[in-house]
Amino acid sequence: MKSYSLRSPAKINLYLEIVGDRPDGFHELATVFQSIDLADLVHVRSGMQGVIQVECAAEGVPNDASNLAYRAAALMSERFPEAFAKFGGVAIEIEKRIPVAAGLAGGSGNGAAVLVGLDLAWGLGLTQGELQELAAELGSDVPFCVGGGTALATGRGEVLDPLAGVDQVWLVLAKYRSLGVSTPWAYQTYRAQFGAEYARTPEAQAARHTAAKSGPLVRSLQALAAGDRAGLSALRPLLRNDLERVVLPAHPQIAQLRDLLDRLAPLGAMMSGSGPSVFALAESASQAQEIQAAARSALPDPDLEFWVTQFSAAGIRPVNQSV
Ligand SMILES: C[C@](O)(CO)[C@H](O)COP(=O)(O)OP(=O)(O)OC[C@H]1O[C@@H](n2ccc(N)nc2=O)[C@H](O)[C@@H]1O
Ligand SMILES: Nc1ncnc2c1ncn2[C@@H]1O[C@H](COP(=O)(O)OP(=O)(O)OP(=O)(O)O)[C@@H](O)[C@H]1O
Repeated sequence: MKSYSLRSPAKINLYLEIVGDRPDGFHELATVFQSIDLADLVHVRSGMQGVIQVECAAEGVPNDASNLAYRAAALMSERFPEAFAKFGGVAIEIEKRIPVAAGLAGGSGNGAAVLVGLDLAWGLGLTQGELQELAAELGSDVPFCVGGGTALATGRGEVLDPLAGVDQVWLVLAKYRSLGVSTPWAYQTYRAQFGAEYARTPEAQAARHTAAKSGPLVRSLQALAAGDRAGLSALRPLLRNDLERVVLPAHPQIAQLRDLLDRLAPLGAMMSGSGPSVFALAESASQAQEIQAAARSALPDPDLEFWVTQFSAAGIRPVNQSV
């Protein structure tokens, strides 16, 4: 019976431009993903009498076939039925540290962890590209979660251009515990309100992709990755998240939190993904702690949670194995 424990890190979006519509009903994006050092632990064990089981004690996480970790195991069992039969089923246990439904790709990361865990447990030797193709069948954020680090993504978010890993950047994450934002709602509302701005032709969409790929944010991140700390202070005006245009007016609490963090953080603040998490960038751990303390005293609400963490170059990583 083989068992793997994998770290499944959260992501933030430093940039999220909605470029246009897609024939599949999704949106064409240009986005910059960044892994952070806040991670779930996913235990994947084969040898469970031909069934898939998932267990997670965290509130709001389903323990049935709708869990992304379960869906990942089901996908692997369909694609590799001989391995599934040989090793006899999959048991998954998730230790949740990433806040749920937060815009941090927690579930997506868990799905990616199960793909990587079963590849190892079943000795399949899949390439990163093959794992990312399977990941794309589970969700738009899942392919990035496989490799993590820093990447520019286009398509639905599944076409990845990895960038050099950036580290030594800290952040404060903040989220109202009881607030959730539906990702389909955010995209549908955006289409209804701002669809007239979409790039209509493939050429116009490609031009926006190229502009993002060679734009100032990617250049600043590359400078930072090469050790030029001046790139850090350049980031503030370059952060972008188009989904803020619909989520912030609908949720004044998130708008207030985002504005407060943006005032407190010299490097700026932004909502991640479809929210409701907001992040503020910081030059050092101590600056991040100061921002967190100031935000806590300005908004003393027990429903508001904070984390101080940093950028990470790591994707899904096994931390333990037993045979
Ligand atoms: C907001 C982000 O987290 C930013 O990284 C992602 O774009 C969403 O990624 P995700 O949660 O993995 O999304 P999926 O599970 O693939 O899709 C959820 C829903 O979001 C919408 N969606 C998602 C991605 C995309 N490029 N266009 C979309 O319109 C679709 O309505 C879809 O039904
Ligand atoms: N393994 C999982 N962990 C957390 N949520 C899960 C998981 N599997 C399915 N879900 C469902 O997915 C919903 C979104 O949770 P998740 O934590 O992945 O949100 P998110 O960070 O906004 O994701 P993304 O950024 O990929 O859209 C939850 O409300 C939950 O019902």
